[in-house]
Amino acid sequence: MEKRKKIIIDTDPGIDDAMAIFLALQSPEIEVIGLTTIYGNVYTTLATRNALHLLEIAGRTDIPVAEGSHVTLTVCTKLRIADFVHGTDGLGNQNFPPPKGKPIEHSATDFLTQQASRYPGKVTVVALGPLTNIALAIQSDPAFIKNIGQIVLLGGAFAVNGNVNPAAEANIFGDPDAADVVFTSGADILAVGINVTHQVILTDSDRDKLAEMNGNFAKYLCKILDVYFSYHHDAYSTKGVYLHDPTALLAAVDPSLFTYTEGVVRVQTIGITRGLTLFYNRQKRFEEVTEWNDKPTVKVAVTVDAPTVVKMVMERLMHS
Ligand SMILES: O=c1[nH]cnc2c1ncn2[C@@H]1O[C@H](CO)[C@@H](O)[C@H]1O
Repeated sequence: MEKRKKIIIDTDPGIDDAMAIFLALQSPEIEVIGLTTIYGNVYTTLATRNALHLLEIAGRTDIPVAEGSHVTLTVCTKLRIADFVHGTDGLGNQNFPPPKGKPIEHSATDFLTQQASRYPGKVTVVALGPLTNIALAIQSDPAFIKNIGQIVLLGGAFAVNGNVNPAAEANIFGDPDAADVVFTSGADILAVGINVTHQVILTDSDRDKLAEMNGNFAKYLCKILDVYFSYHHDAYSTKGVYLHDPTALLAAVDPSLFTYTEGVVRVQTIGITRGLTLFYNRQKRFEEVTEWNDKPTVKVAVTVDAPTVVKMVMERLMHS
Protein backbone atom coordinates (compact mmCIF):
# COMPACT_ATOMS: atom_id res chain seq x y z
CA MET A 1 0.00 0.00 0.00
CA GLU A 2 1.41 3.39 -1.00
CA LYS A 3 1.45 5.50 2.17
CA ARG A 4 2.74 8.70 0.62
CA LYS A 5 0.29 11.46 -0.24
CA LYS A 6 -0.12 11.88 -3.99
CA ILE A 7 0.52 15.48 -5.02
CA ILE A 8 -0.11 17.44 -8.20
CA ILE A 9 1.63 20.81 -8.19
CA ASP A 10 -0.16 23.47 -10.22
CA THR A 11 2.61 25.96 -10.87
CA ASP A 12 3.85 29.07 -12.71
CA PRO A 13 7.62 28.70 -12.29
CA GLY A 14 8.84 31.14 -10.91
CA ILE A 15 11.83 31.15 -8.54
CA ASP A 16 9.92 30.22 -5.38
CA ASP A 17 8.01 27.64 -7.46
CA ALA A 18 11.36 26.08 -8.40
CA MET A 19 12.20 25.87 -4.70
CA ALA A 20 8.82 24.30 -3.92
CA ILE A 21 9.12 21.73 -6.73
CA PHE A 22 12.60 20.67 -5.60
CA LEU A 23 11.42 20.61 -1.99
CA ALA A 24 8.51 18.35 -3.00
CA LEU A 25 10.89 15.98 -4.77
CA GLN A 26 13.02 15.87 -1.62
CA SER A 27 10.06 15.15 0.70
CA PRO A 28 9.66 11.45 1.49
CA GLU A 29 6.14 12.02 2.85
CA ILE A 30 4.72 12.77 -0.61
CA GLU A 31 4.74 11.43 -4.16
CA VAL A 32 4.62 14.05 -6.94
CA ILE A 33 2.40 12.49 -9.63
CA GLY A 34 2.40 15.47 -11.99
CA LEU A 35 2.89 19.15 -12.59
CA THR A 36 0.24 21.31 -14.23
CA THR A 37 1.13 24.75 -15.49
CA ILE A 38 -0.46 28.16 -15.37
CA TYR A 39 0.38 31.80 -16.15
CA GLY A 40 1.28 34.14 -13.29
CA ASN A 41 4.96 34.65 -12.72
CA VAL A 42 5.39 33.96 -16.47
CA TYR A 43 3.02 33.16 -19.37
CA THR A 44 1.72 29.58 -19.50
CA THR A 45 3.95 28.51 -22.45
CA LEU A 46 7.03 29.54 -20.50
CA ALA A 47 5.64 27.97 -17.30
CA THR A 48 5.42 24.65 -19.15
CA ARG A 49 8.94 25.02 -20.52
CA ASN A 50 10.25 25.87 -17.02
CA ALA A 51 8.38 22.98 -15.39
CA LEU A 52 9.94 20.53 -17.89
CA HIS A 53 13.35 22.15 -17.40
CA LEU A 54 13.16 21.89 -13.59
CA LEU A 55 12.24 18.21 -13.78
CA GLU A 56 15.23 17.64 -16.08
CA ILE A 57 17.51 19.40 -13.60
CA ALA A 58 16.10 17.12 -10.89
CA GLY A 59 16.47 13.99 -13.04
CA ARG A 60 12.72 13.37 -12.71
CA THR A 61 11.51 13.34 -16.30
CA ASP A 62 9.28 10.43 -15.28
CA ILE A 63 6.87 13.01 -13.82
CA PRO A 64 4.32 14.24 -16.39
CA VAL A 65 3.74 17.93 -17.11
CA ALA A 66 0.27 18.96 -18.33
CA GLU A 67 -0.12 22.41 -19.81
CA GLY A 68 -2.82 24.61 -18.34
CA SER A 69 -4.93 27.54 -19.40
CA HIS A 70 -3.44 30.47 -21.28
CA VAL A 71 -6.30 32.76 -20.31
CA THR A 72 -8.37 33.63 -17.27
CA LEU A 73 -11.72 31.97 -16.60
CA THR A 74 -13.64 34.88 -18.06
CA VAL A 75 -11.20 35.00 -20.97
CA CYS A 76 -11.26 38.72 -21.72
CA THR A 77 -9.19 39.89 -18.74
CA LYS A 78 -5.64 41.01 -19.45
CA LEU A 79 -3.03 38.78 -17.81
CA ARG A 80 -0.77 40.25 -15.18
CA ILE A 81 2.67 38.65 -15.36
CA ALA A 82 5.14 39.14 -12.48
CA ASP A 83 8.39 38.93 -14.48
CA PHE A 84 9.77 41.82 -12.42
CA VAL A 85 9.85 39.43 -9.44
CA HIS A 86 11.40 36.42 -11.19
CA GLY A 87 13.20 37.72 -14.30
CA THR A 88 11.90 37.63 -17.88
CA ASP A 89 12.55 33.88 -18.14
CA GLY A 90 10.94 33.30 -14.73
CA LEU A 91 14.13 31.68 -13.47
CA GLY A 92 16.45 34.54 -12.63
CA ASN A 93 17.47 35.51 -16.20
CA GLN A 94 19.80 32.54 -16.62
CA ASN A 95 19.00 31.69 -20.26
CA PHE A 96 18.84 27.97 -19.66
CA PRO A 97 18.70 25.81 -22.81
CA PRO A 98 15.22 24.61 -23.80
CA PRO A 99 14.11 21.34 -22.21
CA LYS A 100 14.17 18.14 -24.25
CA GLY A 101 10.85 16.88 -22.93
CA LYS A 102 7.32 17.79 -23.95
CA PRO A 103 4.10 18.21 -22.02
CA ILE A 104 1.62 15.32 -22.19
CA GLU A 105 -1.26 15.42 -24.66
CA HIS A 106 -3.89 16.06 -21.98
CA SER A 107 -4.63 19.54 -20.71
CA ALA A 108 -4.05 20.43 -17.05
CA THR A 109 -7.81 20.37 -16.47
CA ASP A 110 -8.14 16.86 -17.93
CA PHE A 111 -5.10 15.65 -16.01
CA LEU A 112 -6.51 17.01 -12.74
CA THR A 113 -9.96 15.45 -13.20
CA GLN A 114 -8.53 12.13 -14.45
CA GLN A 115 -6.07 11.73 -11.57
CA ALA A 116 -8.70 12.70 -8.99
CA SER A 117 -11.11 10.08 -10.32
CA ARG A 118 -8.35 7.47 -10.64
CA TYR A 119 -7.39 7.89 -6.95
CA PRO A 120 -10.57 9.18 -5.25
CA GLY A 121 -9.82 11.10 -2.05
CA LYS A 122 -6.09 10.45 -2.39
CA VAL A 123 -4.78 13.34 -4.50
CA THR A 124 -3.80 16.70 -3.05
CA VAL A 125 -3.43 19.61 -5.45
CA VAL A 126 -0.93 22.20 -4.33
CA ALA A 127 -1.87 25.31 -6.29
CA LEU A 128 0.95 27.86 -6.47
CA GLY A 129 -0.42 30.23 -9.12
CA PRO A 130 -3.74 31.76 -10.21
CA LEU A 131 -6.57 29.25 -9.82
CA THR A 132 -7.84 29.02 -13.42
CA ASN A 133 -6.98 25.32 -13.95
CA ILE A 134 -8.60 24.30 -10.68
CA ALA A 135 -11.77 26.29 -11.44
CA LEU A 136 -11.93 24.70 -14.90
CA ALA A 137 -11.57 21.24 -13.33
CA ILE A 138 -14.42 22.05 -10.95
CA GLN A 139 -16.62 23.32 -13.78
CA SER A 140 -15.82 20.55 -16.24
CA ASP A 141 -16.30 17.57 -13.89
CA PRO A 142 -19.02 17.65 -11.23
CA ALA A 143 -17.30 14.72 -9.45
CA PHE A 144 -13.99 16.60 -9.10
CA ILE A 145 -14.76 18.29 -5.76
CA LYS A 146 -15.73 14.91 -4.30
CA ASN A 147 -12.81 13.02 -5.87
CA ILE A 148 -10.06 15.45 -5.01
CA GLY A 149 -8.54 14.84 -1.57
CA GLN A 150 -7.56 18.40 -0.75
CA ILE A 151 -6.65 21.64 -2.49
CA VAL A 152 -3.84 23.45 -0.70
CA LEU A 153 -3.52 26.84 -2.28
CA LEU A 154 -1.08 29.68 -1.96
CA GLY A 155 -3.27 32.71 -2.20
CA GLY A 156 -5.01 35.55 -0.49
CA ALA A 157 -4.08 38.22 1.99
CA PHE A 158 -6.29 37.58 5.01
CA ALA A 159 -6.70 40.74 7.06
CA VAL A 160 -3.41 42.18 5.74
CA ASN A 161 -2.41 44.23 2.68
CA GLY A 162 -1.89 42.46 -0.62
CA ASN A 163 1.33 42.36 -2.65
CA VAL A 164 -0.11 43.59 -5.97
CA ASN A 165 -1.84 46.51 -4.31
CA PRO A 166 -3.18 47.10 -0.79
CA ALA A 167 -6.22 44.92 -1.56
CA ALA A 168 -4.98 41.93 -3.52
CA GLU A 169 -2.45 39.12 -3.41
CA ALA A 170 -0.88 38.14 -6.75
CA ASN A 171 -2.37 34.67 -7.28
CA ILE A 172 -5.91 35.73 -6.47
CA PHE A 173 -5.52 38.97 -8.46
CA GLY A 174 -4.37 36.83 -11.42
CA ASP A 175 -7.86 35.34 -11.77
CA PRO A 176 -10.33 36.51 -9.10
CA ASP A 177 -13.31 34.83 -10.81
CA ALA A 178 -11.54 31.47 -10.76
CA ALA A 179 -10.56 31.99 -7.12
CA ASP A 180 -14.16 32.67 -6.13
CA VAL A 181 -15.29 29.49 -7.93
CA VAL A 182 -12.66 27.48 -6.05
CA PHE A 183 -13.33 29.00 -2.62
CA THR A 184 -17.09 28.41 -2.91
CA SER A 185 -16.88 24.97 -4.55
CA GLY A 186 -17.28 22.83 -1.43
CA ALA A 187 -13.97 21.01 -1.98
CA ASP A 188 -11.67 20.46 1.00
CA ILE A 189 -9.60 23.63 0.76
CA LEU A 190 -6.71 24.97 2.77
CA ALA A 191 -5.62 28.49 1.88
CA VAL A 192 -2.17 29.73 2.85
CA GLY A 193 -2.12 33.48 2.38
CA ILE A 194 0.65 36.06 2.49
CA ASN A 195 -0.41 36.93 6.05
CA VAL A 196 1.35 33.61 6.81
CA THR A 197 4.04 33.36 4.12
CA HIS A 198 5.41 36.81 4.96
CA GLN A 199 6.53 35.33 8.25
CA VAL A 200 8.73 32.77 6.50
CA ILE A 201 11.95 34.41 5.36
CA LEU A 202 15.04 32.89 3.82
CA THR A 203 17.74 35.31 4.94
CA ASP A 204 20.86 36.46 3.14
CA SER A 205 22.90 34.31 5.50
CA ASP A 206 20.71 31.21 4.84
CA ARG A 207 21.44 31.77 1.19
CA ASP A 208 25.17 32.02 1.87
CA LYS A 209 24.93 28.66 3.62
CA LEU A 210 23.15 27.16 0.60
CA ALA A 211 25.88 28.56 -1.64
CA GLU A 212 28.51 26.60 0.28
CA MET A 213 26.75 23.29 -0.37
CA ASN A 214 27.66 20.95 -3.17
CA GLY A 215 24.12 19.62 -3.61
CA ASN A 216 22.58 19.83 -7.07
CA PHE A 217 19.51 21.78 -5.93
CA ALA A 218 21.43 24.16 -3.67
CA LYS A 219 23.85 25.04 -6.49
CA TYR A 220 21.07 25.54 -9.02
CA LEU A 221 18.94 27.67 -6.68
CA CYS A 222 21.81 29.94 -5.73
CA LYS A 223 22.19 30.78 -9.43
CA ILE A 224 18.55 31.78 -9.90
CA LEU A 225 17.91 33.43 -6.51
CA ASP A 226 19.70 36.75 -7.25
CA VAL A 227 16.75 38.36 -9.02
CA TYR A 228 14.32 37.28 -6.29
CA PHE A 229 16.59 38.66 -3.55
CA SER A 230 17.10 42.00 -5.27
CA TYR A 231 13.35 42.36 -5.87
CA HIS A 232 12.73 41.84 -2.14
CA HIS A 233 15.46 44.29 -1.15
CA ASP A 234 13.90 46.94 -3.38
CA ALA A 235 10.21 46.26 -2.70
CA TYR A 236 10.23 45.42 1.00
CA SER A 237 13.67 46.40 2.36
CA THR A 238 13.90 42.92 3.87
CA LYS A 239 17.23 41.17 4.29
CA GLY A 240 15.91 38.02 2.70
CA VAL A 241 13.04 36.64 0.62
CA TYR A 242 9.57 35.35 1.38
CA LEU A 243 9.24 31.60 0.96
CA HIS A 244 5.67 31.70 -0.41
CA ASP A 245 5.53 28.53 -2.50
CA PRO A 246 7.75 26.30 -0.31
CA THR A 247 5.61 27.23 2.71
CA ALA A 248 2.39 26.25 0.93
CA LEU A 249 3.98 23.00 -0.20
CA LEU A 250 4.93 22.18 3.39
CA ALA A 251 1.32 22.76 4.46
CA ALA A 252 0.51 19.72 2.32
CA VAL A 253 3.49 17.75 3.67
CA ASP A 254 2.96 18.53 7.36
CA PRO A 255 -0.23 20.42 8.29
CA SER A 256 0.83 20.42 11.95
CA LEU A 257 3.32 23.22 11.19
CA PHE A 258 0.34 25.60 10.93
CA THR A 259 -2.77 26.62 12.85
CA TYR A 260 -6.00 27.25 11.03
CA THR A 261 -9.35 28.90 11.22
CA GLU A 262 -12.46 27.91 9.28
CA GLY A 263 -15.00 30.11 7.55
CA VAL A 264 -16.38 31.27 4.22
CA VAL A 265 -14.11 33.10 1.77
CA ARG A 266 -15.46 35.22 -1.08
CA VAL A 267 -13.33 37.05 -3.62
CA GLN A 268 -14.01 40.53 -4.92
CA THR A 269 -14.07 40.28 -8.72
CA ILE A 270 -14.57 43.93 -9.72
CA GLY A 271 -13.55 47.48 -8.88
CA ILE A 272 -10.58 48.86 -6.99
CA THR A 273 -10.56 45.94 -4.55
CA ARG A 274 -10.57 43.29 -7.30
CA GLY A 275 -8.76 40.23 -5.95
CA LEU A 276 -9.53 40.96 -2.29
CA THR A 277 -10.18 37.81 -0.23
CA LEU A 278 -12.82 38.37 2.40
CA PHE A 279 -13.12 35.82 5.19
CA TYR A 280 -16.38 35.46 7.16
CA ASN A 281 -15.77 33.86 10.56
CA ARG A 282 -19.47 32.97 11.09
CA GLN A 283 -19.54 34.59 14.55
CA LYS A 284 -22.43 36.90 13.70
CA ARG A 285 -25.76 35.87 12.23
CA PHE A 286 -26.54 38.76 9.90
CA GLU A 287 -30.05 40.14 9.53
CA GLU A 288 -29.47 40.39 5.78
CA VAL A 289 -28.96 37.55 3.36
CA THR A 290 -25.31 37.99 2.40
CA GLU A 291 -23.08 36.69 -0.39
CA TRP A 292 -21.37 34.55 2.27
CA ASN A 293 -24.61 32.82 3.35
CA ASP A 294 -24.96 29.10 2.67
CA LYS A 295 -21.53 28.89 1.11
CA PRO A 296 -19.20 26.03 2.09
CA THR A 297 -16.40 26.76 4.53
CA VAL A 298 -12.67 26.49 3.88
CA LYS A 299 -9.63 26.35 6.14
CA VAL A 300 -7.36 29.37 6.24
CA ALA A 301 -3.89 29.21 7.78
CA VAL A 302 -3.43 31.63 10.69
CA THR A 303 0.00 30.90 12.17
CA VAL A 304 3.08 29.02 11.04
CA ASP A 305 6.06 27.55 12.79
CA ALA A 306 8.37 29.66 10.64
CA PRO A 307 11.73 28.53 12.10
CA THR A 308 10.86 24.88 11.45
CA VAL A 309 9.63 25.62 7.92
CA VAL A 310 12.88 27.46 7.08
CA LYS A 311 14.91 24.66 8.66
CA MET A 312 13.09 22.00 6.62
CA VAL A 313 13.51 23.99 3.41
CA MET A 314 17.23 24.43 4.07
CA GLU A 315 17.88 20.82 5.08
CA ARG A 316 15.95 19.32 2.21
CA LEU A 317 17.44 21.60 -0.43
CA MET A 318 21.01 21.38 0.87
CA HIS A 319 21.39 17.66 0.39
CA SER A 320 20.57 16.34 -3.03
O1 LIG B 1 5.00 41.83 -5.50
C1 LIG B 1 4.63 40.84 -6.12
N1 LIG B 1 3.87 40.95 -7.20
C2 LIG B 1 3.45 39.86 -7.90
N2 LIG B 1 3.75 38.61 -7.55
C3 LIG B 1 4.50 38.44 -6.48
C4 LIG B 1 4.97 39.51 -5.72
N3 LIG B 1 5.67 39.03 -4.71
C5 LIG B 1 5.64 37.70 -4.84
N4 LIG B 1 4.95 37.33 -5.91
C6 LIG B 1 4.64 35.98 -6.40
O2 LIG B 1 3.26 35.74 -6.14
C7 LIG B 1 3.09 34.71 -5.17
C8 LIG B 1 2.77 35.28 -3.81
O3 LIG B 1 1.80 36.22 -3.87
C9 LIG B 1 4.38 33.95 -5.17
O4 LIG B 1 4.25 32.86 -6.04
C10 LIG B 1 5.41 34.93 -5.64
O5 LIG B 1 6.36 34.34 -6.48
